[in-house]
Amino acid sequence: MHSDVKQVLFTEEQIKARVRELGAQITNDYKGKNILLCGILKGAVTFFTDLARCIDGPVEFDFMVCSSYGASTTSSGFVKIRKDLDSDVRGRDILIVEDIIDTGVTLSKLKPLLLERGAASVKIATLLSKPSRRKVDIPVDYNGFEIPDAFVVGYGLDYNSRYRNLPYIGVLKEEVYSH
Ligand SMILES: O=P(O)(O)OC[C@H]1O[C@H](OP(=O)(O)OP(=O)(O)O)[C@H](O)[C@@H]1O
Ligand code: HPA
Ligand SMILES: [Mg+2]
Repeated sequence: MHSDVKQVLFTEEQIKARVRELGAQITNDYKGKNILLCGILKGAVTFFTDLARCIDGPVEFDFMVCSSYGASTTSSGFVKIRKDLDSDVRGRDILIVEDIIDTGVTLSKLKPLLLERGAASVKIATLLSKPSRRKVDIPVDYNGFEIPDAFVVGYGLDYNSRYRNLPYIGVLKEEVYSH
Protein backbone atom coordinates (compact mmCIF):
# COMPACT_ATOMS: atom_id res chain seq x y z
CA MET A 1 0.00 0.00 0.00
CA HIS A 2 1.34 3.46 -0.89
CA SER A 3 2.91 5.21 2.13
CA ASP A 4 0.60 8.24 1.66
CA VAL A 5 -2.50 6.02 1.85
CA LYS A 6 -4.10 5.51 5.27
CA GLN A 7 -6.55 2.73 4.31
CA VAL A 8 -7.58 0.79 1.20
CA LEU A 9 -11.35 1.20 0.73
CA PHE A 10 -11.75 -1.01 -2.36
CA THR A 11 -9.25 -3.51 -3.73
CA GLU A 12 -8.57 -4.06 -7.42
CA GLU A 13 -10.65 -7.25 -7.29
CA GLN A 14 -13.61 -5.58 -5.58
CA ILE A 15 -13.60 -2.78 -8.15
CA LYS A 16 -13.40 -5.27 -11.05
CA ALA A 17 -16.35 -7.26 -9.72
CA ARG A 18 -18.52 -4.16 -9.17
CA VAL A 19 -17.69 -2.75 -12.61
CA ARG A 20 -18.75 -6.05 -14.19
CA GLU A 21 -22.10 -5.82 -12.36
CA LEU A 22 -22.66 -2.25 -13.56
CA GLY A 23 -21.76 -3.25 -17.14
CA ALA A 24 -24.34 -6.05 -17.08
CA GLN A 25 -27.04 -3.67 -15.80
CA ILE A 26 -26.21 -1.08 -18.47
CA THR A 27 -26.15 -3.76 -21.21
CA ASN A 28 -29.63 -4.82 -20.15
CA ASP A 29 -31.04 -1.27 -19.84
CA TYR A 30 -29.71 -0.07 -23.20
CA LYS A 31 -30.72 -3.05 -25.37
CA GLY A 32 -31.24 -1.84 -28.95
CA LYS A 33 -29.65 1.54 -28.27
CA ASN A 34 -26.34 2.98 -29.40
CA ILE A 35 -24.77 4.47 -26.28
CA LEU A 36 -22.64 7.62 -26.48
CA LEU A 37 -20.37 6.98 -23.49
CA CYS A 38 -19.05 10.34 -22.25
CA GLY A 39 -16.08 10.11 -19.91
CA ILE A 40 -15.29 13.09 -17.70
CA LEU A 41 -11.53 13.27 -17.75
CA LYS A 42 -9.17 12.90 -16.22
CA GLY A 43 -10.40 11.03 -13.15
CA ALA A 44 -12.91 8.80 -14.93
CA VAL A 45 -10.42 7.30 -17.40
CA THR A 46 -9.79 4.05 -15.57
CA PHE A 47 -13.43 3.40 -14.74
CA PHE A 48 -14.45 4.40 -18.30
CA THR A 49 -12.21 1.89 -20.06
CA ASP A 50 -13.03 -0.96 -17.67
CA LEU A 51 -16.78 -0.25 -17.75
CA ALA A 52 -16.91 0.10 -21.56
CA ARG A 53 -15.44 -3.39 -21.96
CA CYS A 54 -18.18 -4.79 -19.72
CA ILE A 55 -20.97 -3.36 -21.91
CA ASP A 56 -22.19 -5.59 -24.78
CA GLY A 57 -23.65 -3.86 -27.81
CA PRO A 58 -22.87 -0.65 -29.74
CA VAL A 59 -20.97 1.96 -27.70
CA GLU A 60 -19.27 5.14 -28.92
CA PHE A 61 -16.56 6.90 -26.91
CA ASP A 62 -16.35 10.62 -26.25
CA PHE A 63 -14.70 12.73 -23.57
CA MET A 64 -14.90 16.07 -21.81
CA VAL A 65 -12.33 17.72 -19.61
CA CYS A 66 -14.02 19.43 -16.69
CA SER A 67 -12.22 20.80 -13.71
CA SER A 68 -13.54 22.03 -10.43
CA TYR A 69 -10.99 20.80 -7.87
CA GLY A 70 -7.61 21.53 -9.38
CA ALA A 71 -4.97 21.27 -6.69
CA SER A 72 -7.27 21.21 -3.70
CA THR A 73 -9.55 18.82 -1.86
CA THR A 74 -12.67 20.99 -2.06
CA SER A 75 -14.78 21.89 -5.07
CA SER A 76 -14.34 25.46 -6.33
CA GLY A 77 -18.07 25.42 -7.03
CA PHE A 78 -17.37 26.44 -10.60
CA VAL A 79 -17.13 23.90 -13.39
CA LYS A 80 -14.83 24.76 -16.29
CA ILE A 81 -15.21 22.85 -19.57
CA ARG A 82 -11.64 22.72 -20.76
CA LYS A 83 -12.32 20.23 -23.58
CA ASP A 84 -15.84 19.73 -24.95
CA LEU A 85 -17.29 16.59 -26.57
CA ASP A 86 -16.50 16.01 -30.26
CA SER A 87 -19.88 14.40 -30.98
CA ASP A 88 -23.15 16.09 -31.95
CA VAL A 89 -25.38 14.91 -29.10
CA ARG A 90 -28.75 15.64 -30.76
CA GLY A 91 -30.95 12.56 -30.49
CA ARG A 92 -28.22 10.53 -28.77
CA ASP A 93 -28.54 8.35 -25.67
CA ILE A 94 -25.74 9.64 -23.46
CA LEU A 95 -24.26 7.85 -20.48
CA ILE A 96 -21.97 10.18 -18.52
CA VAL A 97 -19.16 8.27 -16.83
CA GLU A 98 -17.64 9.81 -13.69
CA ASP A 99 -15.15 8.54 -11.17
CA ILE A 100 -16.79 10.27 -8.20
CA ILE A 101 -19.75 12.47 -7.34
CA ASP A 102 -18.81 14.59 -4.34
CA THR A 103 -20.69 17.92 -4.05
CA GLY A 104 -22.63 17.14 -7.26
CA VAL A 105 -21.67 20.53 -8.72
CA THR A 106 -19.93 19.10 -11.81
CA LEU A 107 -22.83 16.95 -12.97
CA SER A 108 -25.52 19.42 -11.92
CA LYS A 109 -24.07 21.64 -14.63
CA LEU A 110 -23.23 19.01 -17.24
CA LYS A 111 -26.47 17.03 -17.38
CA PRO A 112 -28.78 19.99 -18.19
CA LEU A 113 -26.21 21.30 -20.68
CA LEU A 114 -26.32 18.04 -22.66
CA LEU A 115 -30.13 17.92 -22.54
CA GLU A 116 -30.28 21.54 -23.79
CA ARG A 117 -28.09 20.44 -26.71
CA GLY A 118 -30.83 17.96 -27.67
CA ALA A 119 -29.66 14.62 -26.29
CA ALA A 120 -32.47 12.02 -26.34
CA SER A 121 -31.46 10.86 -22.85
CA VAL A 122 -28.70 11.57 -20.34
CA LYS A 123 -27.95 9.10 -17.58
CA ILE A 124 -25.12 9.02 -15.03
CA ALA A 125 -22.73 6.24 -14.04
CA THR A 126 -20.23 6.90 -11.28
CA LEU A 127 -17.84 4.54 -9.56
CA LEU A 128 -18.02 6.44 -6.26
CA SER A 129 -20.52 8.68 -4.53
CA LYS A 130 -20.08 10.74 -1.35
CA PRO A 131 -23.73 11.51 -0.43
CA SER A 132 -22.76 13.32 2.78
CA ARG A 133 -20.96 15.99 0.76
CA ARG A 134 -23.74 16.84 -1.69
CA LYS A 135 -24.33 20.53 -2.27
CA VAL A 136 -26.61 19.86 -5.23
CA ASP A 137 -28.85 16.81 -5.47
CA ILE A 138 -28.22 14.82 -8.65
CA PRO A 139 -29.92 11.53 -9.57
CA VAL A 140 -27.36 8.77 -10.11
CA ASP A 141 -28.48 5.93 -12.40
CA TYR A 142 -25.52 3.57 -11.88
CA ASN A 143 -23.51 3.90 -8.68
CA GLY A 144 -20.51 1.70 -7.92
CA PHE A 145 -19.91 2.38 -4.22
CA GLU A 146 -21.03 4.90 -1.62
CA ILE A 147 -18.15 6.22 0.47
CA PRO A 148 -17.89 8.27 3.67
CA ASP A 149 -16.62 11.88 3.73
CA ALA A 150 -12.94 11.11 3.14
CA PHE A 151 -10.60 12.22 0.39
CA VAL A 152 -9.80 9.16 -1.72
CA VAL A 153 -7.24 8.52 -4.45
CA GLY A 154 -6.39 5.78 -6.91
CA TYR A 155 -8.06 4.11 -9.92
CA GLY A 156 -7.99 7.46 -11.71
CA LEU A 157 -8.71 9.67 -8.72
CA ASP A 158 -6.01 12.16 -7.87
CA TYR A 159 -4.77 14.60 -5.33
CA ASN A 160 -2.88 17.35 -7.11
CA SER A 161 -2.43 15.09 -10.16
CA ARG A 162 -0.80 12.33 -8.10
CA TYR A 163 -1.91 8.74 -7.20
CA ARG A 164 -4.14 8.18 -10.26
CA ASN A 165 -2.25 5.02 -11.18
CA LEU A 166 -2.84 3.21 -7.88
CA PRO A 167 -4.78 0.03 -8.75
CA TYR A 168 -7.02 0.32 -5.66
CA ILE A 169 -9.04 3.12 -4.04
CA GLY A 170 -7.60 4.37 -0.76
CA VAL A 171 -8.03 7.16 1.77
CA LEU A 172 -5.25 9.73 1.61
CA LYS A 173 -3.48 10.55 4.87
CA GLU A 174 -4.54 14.01 6.07
CA GLU A 175 -0.93 15.11 6.52
CA VAL A 176 -0.44 14.78 2.76
CA TYR A 177 -2.82 17.66 2.02
CA SER A 178 -3.21 19.51 5.31
CA HIS A 179 0.27 21.01 5.64
O1 LIG B 1 -19.20 16.26 -7.49
P1 LIG B 1 -18.10 17.29 -7.52
O2 LIG B 1 -17.84 17.96 -6.19
O3 LIG B 1 -18.24 18.25 -8.66
O4 LIG B 1 -16.72 16.50 -7.73
C1 LIG B 1 -16.62 15.56 -8.67
C2 LIG B 1 -15.62 15.94 -9.77
O5 LIG B 1 -14.36 16.46 -9.23
C3 LIG B 1 -13.28 15.65 -9.66
O6 LIG B 1 -12.75 16.13 -10.87
P2 LIG B 1 -11.52 17.18 -10.86
O7 LIG B 1 -12.08 18.53 -11.00
O8 LIG B 1 -10.64 16.86 -9.68
O9 LIG B 1 -10.75 16.84 -12.20
P3 LIG B 1 -10.00 15.45 -12.51
O10 LIG B 1 -11.09 14.47 -12.83
O11 LIG B 1 -9.13 15.77 -13.68
O12 LIG B 1 -9.24 15.07 -11.24
C4 LIG B 1 -13.88 14.33 -9.97
O13 LIG B 1 -13.10 13.63 -10.94
C5 LIG B 1 -15.25 14.69 -10.51
O14 LIG B 1 -15.19 15.01 -11.90
N1 HPA C 1 -10.70 12.33 -4.37
C1 HPA C 1 -10.21 12.83 -5.55
N2 HPA C 1 -10.87 13.73 -6.28
C2 HPA C 1 -12.06 14.14 -5.81
C3 HPA C 1 -12.62 13.67 -4.62
C4 HPA C 1 -11.90 12.72 -3.86
O1 HPA C 1 -12.30 12.24 -2.77
N3 HPA C 1 -13.82 14.31 -4.45
C5 HPA C 1 -13.97 15.12 -5.54
N4 HPA C 1 -12.93 15.03 -6.35
MG1 LIG D 1 -9.31 15.48 -9.49
